[in-house]
Amino acid sequence: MTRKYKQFETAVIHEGYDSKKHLGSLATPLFQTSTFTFENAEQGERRFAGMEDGYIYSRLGNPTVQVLEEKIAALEGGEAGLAFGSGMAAVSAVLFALTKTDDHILCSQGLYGCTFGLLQLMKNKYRIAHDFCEMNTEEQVRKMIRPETTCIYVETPINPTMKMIDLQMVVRVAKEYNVTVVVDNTFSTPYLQRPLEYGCDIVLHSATKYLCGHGDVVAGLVVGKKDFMTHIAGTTQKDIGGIISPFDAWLLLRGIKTLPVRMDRHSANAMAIFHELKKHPKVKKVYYPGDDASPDHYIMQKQMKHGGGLISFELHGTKQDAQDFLNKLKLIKIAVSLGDAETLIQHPATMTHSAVPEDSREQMGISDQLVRLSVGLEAWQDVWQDLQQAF
Ligand code: MET
Repeated sequence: MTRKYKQFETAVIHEGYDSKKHLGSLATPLFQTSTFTFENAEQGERRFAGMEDGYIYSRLGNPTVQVLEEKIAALEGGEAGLAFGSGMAAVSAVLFALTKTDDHILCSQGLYGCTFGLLQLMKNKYRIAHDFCEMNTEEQVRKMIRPETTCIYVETPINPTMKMIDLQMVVRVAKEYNVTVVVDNTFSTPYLQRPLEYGCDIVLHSATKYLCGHGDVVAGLVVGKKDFMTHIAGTTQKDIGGIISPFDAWLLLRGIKTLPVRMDRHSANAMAIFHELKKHPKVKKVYYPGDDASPDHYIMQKQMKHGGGLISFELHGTKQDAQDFLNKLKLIKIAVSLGDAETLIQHPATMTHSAVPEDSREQMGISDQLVRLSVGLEAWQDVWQDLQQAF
């Protein structure tokens, strides 16, 4: 779907919705309904047979949800979008649609803990294999692609290590082997990074995070080619059924309108805090895509608008020292999730990535002293003051 509104700031507000079709309602109407009535039995038959357009049942389509799906497709620059009840419902719908028994998935070295868990489930229950790859060079990727590899699945920046993957490089290799590239774009959102523009095939989100922005929705979104999205809609989405509720879609539409303004502020706040953290003697190492001394910085520069609102950092000492540090915070809330107005902090080794066995966590670079900070929209000086007193 080509964007009707070229400027992103205008697109987040206007794409996917025409008030003239809805009695002039400025806000998208909320169709909070489970089902849609047919005028007669024959109309029901025609709709089920796909011979007549129109709604049937909200698991198969809902007008509020459809506005959201069209908006995210336009924002990511893809042909079609689909909404789900959680980020993991989106990830699982995509991965199950792309693979069958004896296939292989090549993953970035580092993934969200529940995505890691899903891959274990796929391996143990359905014999769908996977490997992790640093993906620093074409050679590394090429070496790990097998004849059974159907897809490459990456996060960039990676949760929670903030390592960047060069999407153009991955796409070059994937095209040689006819492998589908799937990108989890949750940390960046389409405002900062649009993977489809680099030739990736599918982009997905935990919309719970920056897209929502207000910590009151759990949802997932997927964008890709129309044929593939129709395939997912008619298979893993319809029959596994992890759909979004119309009300949550409505809240997301509300949140997305302010995405660019929020992301700019998150990023400016994070940059200010990053500079302070870098200087602090209690901090061993800071991971932030906006760090111009990081080896990944050139990827961030070519791929992202700016560094975003997430920073991970390692403290000196032990796991208990990291936990004690979290316990001393007053303004900053200890919580998983990210992208909210409130600054949140969490301990990946015992929280978001606790399902990942210790050796795999080590390979991913998640130590017991690592904490992940989602910098909110407060005055950054207040956030820094809280961190400082906890140090
Ligand atoms: C249940 S833990 C996770 C939530 C979210 N995916 C995060 O990384 O914070």
